[in-house]
Amino acid sequence: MSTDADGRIRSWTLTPSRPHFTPPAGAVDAHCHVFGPMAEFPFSPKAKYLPQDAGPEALFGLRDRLGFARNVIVQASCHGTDNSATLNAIARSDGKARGVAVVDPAIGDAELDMLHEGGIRGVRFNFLKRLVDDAPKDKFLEVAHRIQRLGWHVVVYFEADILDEMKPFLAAIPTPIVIDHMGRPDVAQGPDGPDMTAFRALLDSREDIWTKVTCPDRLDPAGPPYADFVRSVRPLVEAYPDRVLWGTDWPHPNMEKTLPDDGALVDVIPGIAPTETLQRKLLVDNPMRLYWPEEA
Ligand SMILES: O=C(O)/C=C(\CC(=O)C(=O)O)C(=O)O
Repeated sequence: MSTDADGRIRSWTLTPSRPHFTPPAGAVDAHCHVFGPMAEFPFSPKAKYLPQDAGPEALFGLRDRLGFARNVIVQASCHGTDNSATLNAIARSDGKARGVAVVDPAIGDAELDMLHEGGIRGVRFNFLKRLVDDAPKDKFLEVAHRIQRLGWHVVVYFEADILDEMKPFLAAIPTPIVIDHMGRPDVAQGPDGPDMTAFRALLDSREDIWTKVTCPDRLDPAGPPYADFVRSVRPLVEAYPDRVLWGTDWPHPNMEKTLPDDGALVDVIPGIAPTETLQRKLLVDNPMRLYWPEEA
């Protein structure tokens, strides 16, 4: 990572290695973000990190370079509840991007309709204390009820140590749920370790809990080829092939120590989804069902 004169960090590259793995036609990068550009879309005063600009052109350039067709852009915490940067990127995508918003719980129905019009198909509830000041479960539940009429889902981000305390909240959500990065298990424990076992029990508790099998760069400090991540995550993809999504996480918000190589991240895909059928479900069929249901 590098830091510019304003203290804005950059933890991504525009020129990752070319992956060896070729994604199937129509593949969706279902977890990525945009930052700014700040001059047009300032960061939130509550942002916990201040990144350099990583706007739509850069994201779409990466998409093409890696062999993907579409993006799902997730509102990052540095933009707070102002979804303008995400909506701007979707609007510039030629229909090739949709998004997940972060909303103020007091948001009105008219604004939710406007977000839907702009390509938003879900809301994200972030429980990471290092990223957000508070995560009011009662208010989040009200939001979850209010987005039901739009056919949206809820994306939840939490770490493995609070999975147990999250269970009643997750059980009360009336829409499909997507868990970011599998709730951040310790992949060094292996596929039958306590974190993965607890996470599978959560998936077994409801048929409409999906997960993103993402972020080897955050979960496996050994780096490429991310052997612990592959060993722990492949059985999950094989067991829940219709409920898994994949994404780059570009521009890798808030990564302070490493600069992930997106080519190496793409090359993890055949390790966790070893057959063409699994790869098609993970990269095309599943994200299309959730984000472009009218085409799926
Ligand atoms: O991008 C991710 O999924 C992970 C993030 C950043 C994030 O979630 C955010 O800023 O909203 C993290 O762990 O710092």
